[in-house]
Amino acid sequence: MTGIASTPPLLRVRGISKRFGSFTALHEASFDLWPGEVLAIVGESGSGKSTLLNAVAARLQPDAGEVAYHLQGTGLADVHGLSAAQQRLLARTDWGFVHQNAADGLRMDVSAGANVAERLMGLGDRHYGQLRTAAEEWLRRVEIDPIRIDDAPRTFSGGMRQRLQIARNLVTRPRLVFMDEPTSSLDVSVQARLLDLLRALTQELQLAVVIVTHDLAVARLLAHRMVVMQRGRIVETGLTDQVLDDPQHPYTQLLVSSVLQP
Ligand SMILES: Nc1ncnc2c1ncn2[C@@H]1O[C@H](COP(=O)(O)OP(=O)(O)OP(=O)(O)O)[C@@H](O)[C@H]1O
Repeated sequence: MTGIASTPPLLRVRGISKRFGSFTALHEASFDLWPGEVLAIVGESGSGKSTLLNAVAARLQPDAGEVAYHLQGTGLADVHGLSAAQQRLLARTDWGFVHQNAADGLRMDVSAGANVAERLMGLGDRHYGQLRTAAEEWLRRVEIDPIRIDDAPRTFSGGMRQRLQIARNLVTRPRLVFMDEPTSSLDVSVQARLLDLLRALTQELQLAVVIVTHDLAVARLLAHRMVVMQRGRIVETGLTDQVLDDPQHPYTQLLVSSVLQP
């Protein structure tokens, strides 16, 4: 992580809000994210975590506020001011998005190899041998036996599907990956293995990550910093260990103490 004050942020979120009808799901959320930094968004169900993630990742148009991303070679650009084609290109190259439900992030009926190679093909890579080699390498990196390269993900276990989704996202070497509860649909032992893999990959690739989780243990394991949400607002933000060991806001204190109860 290079979160030093003089380094420009990779992502700068300022005052974003989102209403659904008369209901305010997100109220003036702001944070910065630096290259290589992992930021967890935590809070109870319905607190607005996914709404914040989707608004930052340009999957949802906020009603107010700005999301600026440091485009390579250009500098900070207003994400919601980009054209739809520019947003799509960003989402397919320099960004990744890992969904809670693997079926939302994979094509379940095409081969694992094609799932991984698709983003490279989208960038114009058409060399079959190179695509297959890249797919094999990424299957290996996410601990899937390359012998399964021609199998469709519907034949994979839940943990394998999530690892394949991660390979599909990382093959273009994005600088920023959004993750929405990537481990919560898995059982505990499978979760632990996936978390180890995520931690190793984020460190090795110096990935910046914004991860939504309701699980403080996931935040503790993966995140450098965290924001705590309650009823659509960020109520606390800070270094993960500081927030979890010495929570300042009463809601964070409640959240932390409820996990620590025997
Ligand atoms: N498309 C939508 N239309 C109407 N209301 C919505 C929509 N999306 C989210 N909401 C509402 O906004 C609030 C925040 O939802 P959000 O999914 O962001 O919460 P969350 O913290 O991610 O919850 P969970 O952990 O249960 O996924 C909820 O009350 C939800 O019902």
